[in-house]
Amino acid sequence: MPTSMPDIAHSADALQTGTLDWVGMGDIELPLQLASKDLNEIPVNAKADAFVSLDKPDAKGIHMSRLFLALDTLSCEQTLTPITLAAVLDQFVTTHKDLSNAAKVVLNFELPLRRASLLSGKQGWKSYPVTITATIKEQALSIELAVDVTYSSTCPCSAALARQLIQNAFEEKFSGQPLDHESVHAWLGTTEGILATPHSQRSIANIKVQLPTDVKEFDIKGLIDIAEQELKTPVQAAVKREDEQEFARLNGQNLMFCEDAARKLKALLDKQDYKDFYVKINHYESLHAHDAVAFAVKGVEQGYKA
Ligand SMILES: Nc1nc2c(ncn2[C@@H]2O[C@H](COP(=O)(O)OP(=O)(O)OP(=O)(O)O)[C@@H](O)[C@H]2O)c(=O)[nH]1
Repeated sequence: MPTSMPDIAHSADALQTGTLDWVGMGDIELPLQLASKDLNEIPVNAKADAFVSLDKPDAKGIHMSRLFLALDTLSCEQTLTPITLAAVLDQFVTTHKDLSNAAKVVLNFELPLRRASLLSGKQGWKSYPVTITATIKEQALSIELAVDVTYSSTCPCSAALARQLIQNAFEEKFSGQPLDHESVHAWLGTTEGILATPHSQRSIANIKVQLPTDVKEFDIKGLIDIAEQELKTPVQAAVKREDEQEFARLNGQNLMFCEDAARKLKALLDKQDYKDFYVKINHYESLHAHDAVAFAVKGVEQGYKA
């Protein structure tokens, strides 16, 4: 390297002195090899944000390249685990001695999972948006895992109103006549019989959890699986007609308002060993042009706020 290259970060004066909460880079392209429980090691195309605090008021700036190169080592030489992620943060801080005592990295990627169909035994890919945020502050490490789970929600109010219309139509069609099994059965199979259907909507649960302090392994699939099992109507990958019929049955047997979905996930996450959790439920209504939304948190002091 030429000896005479100016090094502004060392030599120039800050235009204005003062400390900063976070300084770094956003949206760094970062292919990673992810290790997570019950999955083979999997390549993911992450976008990373990397930061350190700037605690020295008169320092011109931080050393962006040191953050970038630490992430590059994670990408090329290591597998992403809570341990390697903590080591990256450690490196951010140790390469910014006298400047920073806190570091943060945010990794955004899509996790493709093989998903089984409901009945037909087929399989397909389904991708889940994942964000891992790791922070070290005063030597304390925290790791947040965030996933979005997409599912179908059928409105219980709409279902009750539709049932009433079906009852009324039945009254109109068959009142005063002796009931004939065959004609009732045939009538039930027509759109005149089931003349109303409740509205359903594609819905998304945004789930964030704070992993236990001593976590050694990610379990992203585990979190997605328990949330989907609790909601019961996750969006499907491979679908044959028998799967579609089963999906219709599951929707009919798991009618839910956004409050129901939020309460279910709150009760579920309360039973896990996460330090904290945050849930935002979004029902993208087909009845309205606006959404039905509910929030829940664990209720930890200094933790997530709804
Ligand atoms: N701090 C800072 N650096 C920036 C910014 N925008 C671009 N850079 C550039 O990021 C590059 C890398 O910075 P450094 O890590 O200090 O690079 P370096 O001096 O070669 O590396 P070291 O010898 O490790 O300090 C420099 O060329 C900066 O000009 C910014 O807004 N802030």
